Amino acid sequence: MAFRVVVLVSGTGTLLQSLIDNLPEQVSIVAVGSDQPDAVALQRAQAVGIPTFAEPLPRSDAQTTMRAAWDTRLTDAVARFDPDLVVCAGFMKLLGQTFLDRFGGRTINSHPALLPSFPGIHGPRDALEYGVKITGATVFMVDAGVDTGRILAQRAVPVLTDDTVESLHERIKVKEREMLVTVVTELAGVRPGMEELGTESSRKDPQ
Ligand SMILES: Nc1nc2c(c(=O)[nH]1)N[C@@H](CN(C=O)c1ccc(C(=O)N[C@@H](CCC(=O)O)C(=O)O)cc1)CN2
Ligand SMILES: NCC(=O)N[C@@H]1O[C@H](COP(=O)([O-])[O-])[C@@H](O)[C@H]1O
Repeated sequence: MAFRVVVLVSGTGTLLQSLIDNLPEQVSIVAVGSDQPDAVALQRAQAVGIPTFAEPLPRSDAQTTMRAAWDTRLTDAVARFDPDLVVCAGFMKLLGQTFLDRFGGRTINSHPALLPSFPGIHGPRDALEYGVKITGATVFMVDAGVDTGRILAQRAVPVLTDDTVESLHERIKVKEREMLVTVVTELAGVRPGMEELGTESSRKDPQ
């Protein structure tokens, strides 16, 4: 039976595309959800026939008790697809207690910095502004804190002297695309064969 994955996204979805292109056949992306109904990432899923859903969080609700209602709606939307694992791949909303009560311990996130340094929504910018010479990417198990969960994997990325936030973030994302596929494959309990391990020439690198 396939290992069922729901992916949560907010933006362009190049991490999602890497999962679509590179996960082994034993792993099935059963749905892609977003807080942004117009996210390009949802179109990537629809293009290959993966069901999608959107649960927008109105800005006026974000800091109110209505936030808990959104968290419940998101939890219910994900639960409909009965996932073994939830993957946050560029999902830019904090998950609340209802979601974590249901999916805690099986929700992972990819973050564009070497945690515990530079948590939050501006990892590459904050690393560049601080002046670190090495940054990177982290996949971790999501908990109730902001980017505080148990670290599952990390990749280092050097900061170049002429880097901009965009150039640095793009090099980090190359590492994230590979790392996320590796971690999901491992969590699914799939032992990579030669084909699934991929090579520089066989692995697709979506942009
Ligand atoms: N409970 C958790 N939820 C999520 C985590 C986490 O560690 N714990 N990680 C993320 C993604 N993430 C960074 O990796 C992250 C996402 C969003 C925010 C944040 O402050 N969001 C604000 C809205 C910001 C905005 O839209 O401009 C919010 O949710 O109100 C911080 C970190 C996935 N979720
Ligand atoms: N705090 C969460 C965060 O910063 N997430 C980051 O958003 C990007 C999504 O790229 P994509 O839309 O091209 O997949 C990725 O770098 C991901 O780590």
